[in-house]
Amino acid sequence: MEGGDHLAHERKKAQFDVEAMKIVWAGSRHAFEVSDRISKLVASDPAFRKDNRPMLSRKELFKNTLRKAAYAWKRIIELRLSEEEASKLRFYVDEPAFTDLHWGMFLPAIKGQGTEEQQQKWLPLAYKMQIIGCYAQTELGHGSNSSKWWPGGLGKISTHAVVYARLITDGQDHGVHGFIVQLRSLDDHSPLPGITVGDIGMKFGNGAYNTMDNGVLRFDHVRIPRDQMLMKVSQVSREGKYSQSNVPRQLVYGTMVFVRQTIVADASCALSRAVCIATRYSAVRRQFGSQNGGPETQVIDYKTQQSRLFPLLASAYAFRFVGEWLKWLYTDVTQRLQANDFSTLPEAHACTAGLKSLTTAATADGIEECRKLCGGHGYLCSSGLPELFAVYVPACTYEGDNTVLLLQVARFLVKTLSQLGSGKQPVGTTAYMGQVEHLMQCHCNVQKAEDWLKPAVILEAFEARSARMSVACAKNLSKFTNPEEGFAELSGDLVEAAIAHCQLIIVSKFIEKLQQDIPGKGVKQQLGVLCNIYALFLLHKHQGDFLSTGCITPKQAYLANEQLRALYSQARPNAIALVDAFNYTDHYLGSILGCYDGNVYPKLYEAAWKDPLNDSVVPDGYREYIWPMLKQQLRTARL
Ligand SMILES: CC/C=C\C/C=C\C/C=C\C/C=C/C(=O)SCCNC(=O)CCNC(=O)[C@H](O)C(C)(C)COP(=O)(O)OP(=O)(O)OC[C@H]1O[C@@H](n2cnc3c(N)ncnc32)[C@H](O)[C@@H]1OP(=O)(O)O
Ligand SMILES: Cc1cc2nc3c(=O)[nH]c(=O)nc-3n(C[C@H](O)[C@H](O)[C@H](O)COP(=O)(O)OP(=O)(O)OC[C@H]3O[C@@H](n4cnc5c(N)ncnc54)[C@H](O)[C@@H]3O)c2cc1C
Repeated sequence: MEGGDHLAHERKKAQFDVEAMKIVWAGSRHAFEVSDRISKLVASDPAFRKDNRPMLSRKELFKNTLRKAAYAWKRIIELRLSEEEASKLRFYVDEPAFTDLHWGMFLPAIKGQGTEEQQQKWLPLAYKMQIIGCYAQTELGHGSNSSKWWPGGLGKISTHAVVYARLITDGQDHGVHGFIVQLRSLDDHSPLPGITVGDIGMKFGNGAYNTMDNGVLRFDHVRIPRDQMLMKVSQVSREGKYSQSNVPRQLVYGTMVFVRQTIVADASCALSRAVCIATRYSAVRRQFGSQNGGPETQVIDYKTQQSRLFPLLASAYAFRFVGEWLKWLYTDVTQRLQANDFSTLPEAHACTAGLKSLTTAATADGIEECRKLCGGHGYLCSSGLPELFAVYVPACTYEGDNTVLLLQVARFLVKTLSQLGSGKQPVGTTAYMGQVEHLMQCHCNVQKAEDWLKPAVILEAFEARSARMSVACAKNLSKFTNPEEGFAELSGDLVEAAIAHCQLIIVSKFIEKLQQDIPGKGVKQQLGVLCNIYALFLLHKHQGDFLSTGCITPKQAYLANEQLRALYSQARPNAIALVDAFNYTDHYLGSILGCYDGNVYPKLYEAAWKDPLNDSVVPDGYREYIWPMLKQQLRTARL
């Protein structure tokens, strides 16, 4: 079959209103319209071509990124795009660049930690891109105080940085503070006196994150004007006297709470993109299994393919909704901070850290699984999956290594439990800990597979598992005379307890989403199927936890798996429509395997001939290396 829509028969099977689902996925009709318009604008502009990235050398690649960033900025100005539209445009350009750190961390750091006066001075310059900034926290060796190492945008482009460094006044160390530092001349871009700055070198994958100039920075007797210390949290007077505002010191790390929240939303984008590719290709690809001379089986009909693919599809939706909720939580905590209410900051920190960890780990693994789900073709760059993986996988490390972040969540959980004794009632995502006595001894009353479809049953099982794992950690910790020693010794168990807590958050936010009014024929029902797949898949994967804590019986674990298989069958006819609801253009997907019309094989065949190796029939190097070898073999054969 040439041309046409090769997935049309799949699209006809959908049992829900895809257009309505697009609105749910985008978050609102307005968000959908902006995304739709801007993604098409980018896709139709040849200046944003990206299929040649894996073939370019680092220098060509980097220059190309600078060209795109400058062109994007020109279009933003010409079209008078709003901040929301401009950020969507950068998103759909789909190429990591210094601008990510400028808009995503430099500006938020000044907004969050600068005084009103500092904001008035620096923000207009940054908004007009008259200065370009990055965020310099990480060092080459921990606490080495020697070289900053890794900041994106630092290596070659940033003119300024927010640098995190120890503040010492009168010989007293006040800990880490943020400073705005000019790095390069605004006239000729040369580093200012005392500053050594450069790129740290090639990173994983061709193309991929190598469009970013992650950098190294050293200072030698560099003077930072006093008013360039970010002074919302603490101040140094003209006389050198240090003082602190009446706000928690942790606000110095506020930018990380903001960025981690955006990383959770981004996880749903990256995972949904990989899932869209793997789902469409799984419907196109046929292998064996034909009966009575009929067409061969679409690989998406194999139960093994479904049990690997559909939990990822469900996870993409789950991360979308938890990301939406996290955005709300962040807005809420920001408003409270402005009113000097700091009570929800520890929870916001724990939620953003934990969910960043969980969603990025699952997304990185999920992209790789999608590559395998596409068989051999998934390994071709033209599948879009190798580059997506290479770009995405550092999310497990940046903004805090995922294990380190889970340990922070564990500390928060242990603290929450320890405060129960003093009568402090936990709220928000830890409210369930208030029922710890019930959760320690409750029994799951699932008797048949369908009982696992009841939200209350699922929630109680996840709450009981999380509470029991945290309580077990707390009990074991209390056996140590030195709490820090205990924390280090039990860190493996603590990480698992933190994972259980974060999975509970994601499951409960999906269930809460379903309690909202969701318009559109069949939309809520499909989301219900996905929610149950997500929860029961986790339950199946972590059944060791649920069984060992006595939350469920082996029979109930068996029934959960039975229900899961039934849910896969329900999801199957809707699979293509569920990925169409992401509304991704072929440009954004960047994948022959995932193209909307499913016309995969002719496109793969055509693309192969565009590879530079196929520019000539006989390759460069043949005369030099192959021909003499062949001749040598001939002579040996004659002998
Ligand atoms: C729109 C966005 C677009 C683009 C950007 C997105 C992606 C671009 C790609 C990459 C950018 C990458 C940037 C970076 O990686 S920046 C560097 C980030 N580094 C880290 O995340 C390091 C991880 N470590 C930590 O976070 C540590 O907590 C920290 C180094 C901040 C402090 O360590 P320390 O040992 O001094 O203290 P802790 O014991 O950890 O904490 C003490 C206390 O403070 C609480 N805490 C910690 N962090 C926060 C926070 N962010 N907010 C609020 N509270 C925080 C912690 O819970 C402890 O509380 P308590 O137990 O009550 O004392
Ligand atoms: C692509 C990319 C972009 C980045 N961009 C920026 C940026 O713009 N600005 C910036 O400042 N930084 C940036 N970073 C740096 C990033 O924030 C750090 O790499 C990250 O915080 C992890 O720190 P680390 O590299 O020192 O890892 P380490 O801390 O050295 O981790 C190594 C191993 O040790 C384990 N470990 C470390 N501490 C503990 C502990 N306490 N308990 C148990 N295990 C532990 C970790 O789990 C990990 O397995 C970027 C990094 C990458 C990869």
